[in-house]
Amino acid sequence: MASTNPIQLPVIDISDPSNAATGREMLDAAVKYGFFYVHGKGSDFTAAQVDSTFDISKKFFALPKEEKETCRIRTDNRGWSGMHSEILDPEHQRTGDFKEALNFGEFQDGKPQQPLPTALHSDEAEIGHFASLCNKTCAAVLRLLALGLEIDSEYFVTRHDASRGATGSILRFLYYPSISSPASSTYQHDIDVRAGAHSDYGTITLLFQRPGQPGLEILTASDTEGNNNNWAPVPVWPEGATSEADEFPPILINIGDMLSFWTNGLLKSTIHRVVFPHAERDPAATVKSPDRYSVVFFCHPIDNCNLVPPVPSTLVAAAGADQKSVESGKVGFGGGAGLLSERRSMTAKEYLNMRLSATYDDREEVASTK
Ligand SMILES: O=C(O)CCC(=O)C(=O)O
Ligand SMILES: [Fe+2]
Repeated sequence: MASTNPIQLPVIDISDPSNAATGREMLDAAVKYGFFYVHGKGSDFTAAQVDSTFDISKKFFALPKEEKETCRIRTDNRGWSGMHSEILDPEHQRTGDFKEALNFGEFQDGKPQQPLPTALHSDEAEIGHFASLCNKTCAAVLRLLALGLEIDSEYFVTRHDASRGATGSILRFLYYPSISSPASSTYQHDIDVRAGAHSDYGTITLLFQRPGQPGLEILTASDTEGNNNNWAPVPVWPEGATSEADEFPPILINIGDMLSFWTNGLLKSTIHRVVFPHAERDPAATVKSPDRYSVVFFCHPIDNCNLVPPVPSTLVAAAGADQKSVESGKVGFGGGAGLLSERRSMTAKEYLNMRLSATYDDREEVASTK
């Protein structure tokens, strides 16, 4: 499971979402890597907002298990999942992921539409505001990608507009205990991972990370078959992004399966995972290994958005005409991956349900709210 050198991904300034050159730069990164960063400055977030959201997340995961149990994850994909309850790569993993997660569905008028522990009640408006800023940043990214694809700049944004219908978008807090935590005591490097290899299900994903808490790796283009031997670490702070202008690590953005599917595979939904970095695995290491916290926003179109026919771009049509990408048309990787060729129509909601049902083993049944 050799890790290669850290990957150098572009860091893009999205302060002008109508800049065609930025759109082309973003599209190139989405086609080549499926991943890129955006500068914190020029996004909709301040460092204080990001810090405060991580503080709330930390507070939640430190709660006693009984309190977290009050919001255990349900079939609507909202709530808390404990250690090992999600298996992102069921074909290869022995144990579930070494992580805990808390998923928030859409907020309505600043209110969550799901149970939350009392300890978080005073933070609800702030979490809801953070989710709304995530939506705003996603809109800027989706406009730029549309510009890169030379289509109407609002094409994606209208299809993600939550005022037109429910979406499967999720804000997620993640907690990966450090290697020295009792929660990680059964961890074995050659068979276990903090989060199994997977691609994301939605259109785009925003990832907020903390300085000094690395662990994300992506499968590089030379090995897209799922073999665990070409994993490139993705630095929290990429080279050249540590200027004063960047008060918090840039937001890492990746393309999800729905957007890859919708663009005939032109935009790459790249497989990634989370590991304990090599430096933290050495039992003789003197540096104390940190817990890892991340905050993720999975952006989804409205539920009834049909992902067929593909996005009306000549670049996408050209990708569709490329027999190679059509024949190898697997949608995603890991649990619930499906074949493109089997589908004549697929809504965003159908696609999401197909993936989720394969990755959890203990979600509680709940009547759908949508
Ligand atoms: O925590 C991370 O760095 C990545 C998490 C992730 O890939 C996911 O939840 O889909
Ligand atoms: Fe992911």
